[in-house]
Amino acid sequence: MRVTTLSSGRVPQSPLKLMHRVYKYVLPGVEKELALLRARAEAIPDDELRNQALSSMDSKKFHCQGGAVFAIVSLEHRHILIPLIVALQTISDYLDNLCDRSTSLDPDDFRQLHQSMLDAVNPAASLQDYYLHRNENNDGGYLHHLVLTCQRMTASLPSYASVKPYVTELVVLYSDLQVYKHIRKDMREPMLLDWWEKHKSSYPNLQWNEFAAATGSTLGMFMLFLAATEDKLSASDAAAIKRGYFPHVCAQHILLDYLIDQEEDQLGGDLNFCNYYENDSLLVDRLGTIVARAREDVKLLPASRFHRLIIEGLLALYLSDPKVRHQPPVRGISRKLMKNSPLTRLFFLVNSIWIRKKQA
Ligand SMILES: CC(C)=CCC/C(C)=C/CC/C(C)=C/CC/C(C)=C/CC/C(C)=C/CC/C(C)=C/CC/C(C)=C/COP(=O)(O)OP(=O)(O)O
Repeated sequence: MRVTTLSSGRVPQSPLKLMHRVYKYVLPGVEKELALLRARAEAIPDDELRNQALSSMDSKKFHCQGGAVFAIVSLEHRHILIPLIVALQTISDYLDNLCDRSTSLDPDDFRQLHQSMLDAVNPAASLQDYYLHRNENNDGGYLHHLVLTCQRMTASLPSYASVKPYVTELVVLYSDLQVYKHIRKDMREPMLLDWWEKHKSSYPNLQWNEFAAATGSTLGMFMLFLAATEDKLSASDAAAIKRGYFPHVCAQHILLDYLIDQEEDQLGGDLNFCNYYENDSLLVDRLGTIVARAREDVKLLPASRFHRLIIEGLLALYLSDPKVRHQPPVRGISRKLMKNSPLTRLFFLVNSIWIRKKQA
């Protein structure tokens, strides 16, 4: 693969250098973008849409902070990457809230809302009425603004044409998941299983719940945005980068997300992809296997050490979440997963705790 931006010489490969750039560029950059978006969210005329936009921003800020870590690799493009990652992640978190709190359970509504994400990654797409199938629709142009921001930013990435088909593929999978996960409760699992039937031949190492989890991650999209900062990225390089992240890095990411949400989901009667193992020991084994496969996959990418840092960072970020401490079974699983942690992971763990404390 001839990729210069991502070549080992330029990519921060040490955890210290990575964290230095996170503190110096990523956290302030994300703060600035979110402050601008918050001002727009506060001006949303419809009460329900405004509340959901603000609450997703408040409770899921770490999604943008973590996602924007990819911008440290190409600092000269951070003025594109940070607004792009923050805007796309904000769309996904806002829509997740709208689907979660929706009373309609209408697949057409969820599909149309997520059309905004598809349009966001297609600079040539025309804006649509994404609220077509719901009563609340007056967001004062908030969702259109987010879509237009993504379109403007993707259009200025030098090799966006090469990565676009793969970004689109991941967004389609993400949207499918969000539709099937939010429809009528008794239909969720059958629809997800039906969907898996169409994809399982491509992922022989995964179980259906692990594939579904992988599709819920935005990391593959963000990594492809980073790759598109390269001057002449080929379509085959873009395909290899997608394969480096999807399915295993993405599955690791979202299984960790579900792991720490187990109690919450149990109380809400929500589907949780970590609940499809006979016991906790099998869950730990599968997570361990998926992390090991993720490590193997990223070895094939340029500057693989950076991607190893992302894998360690994910474990540190999620397993240091305060939710872990308050759930004894999850605490036990986390201890097992953290056994023999390398220093890098512990370093990220301390930093994650520190960042959360500073923000509390
Ligand atoms: C503390 C902090 C913010 C630290 C970040 C900075 C840091 C320490 C960096 C160094 C370590 C490092 C390299 C970490 C990796 C960071 C990283 C890449 C994080 C990823 C963040 C990210 C993009 C999160 C998005 C997650 C996502 C897409 C979640 C949605 C998944 C999904 C479909 C959920 C299902 O929703 P539902 O069941 O409805 O549940 P909820 O509504 O409760 O979510």
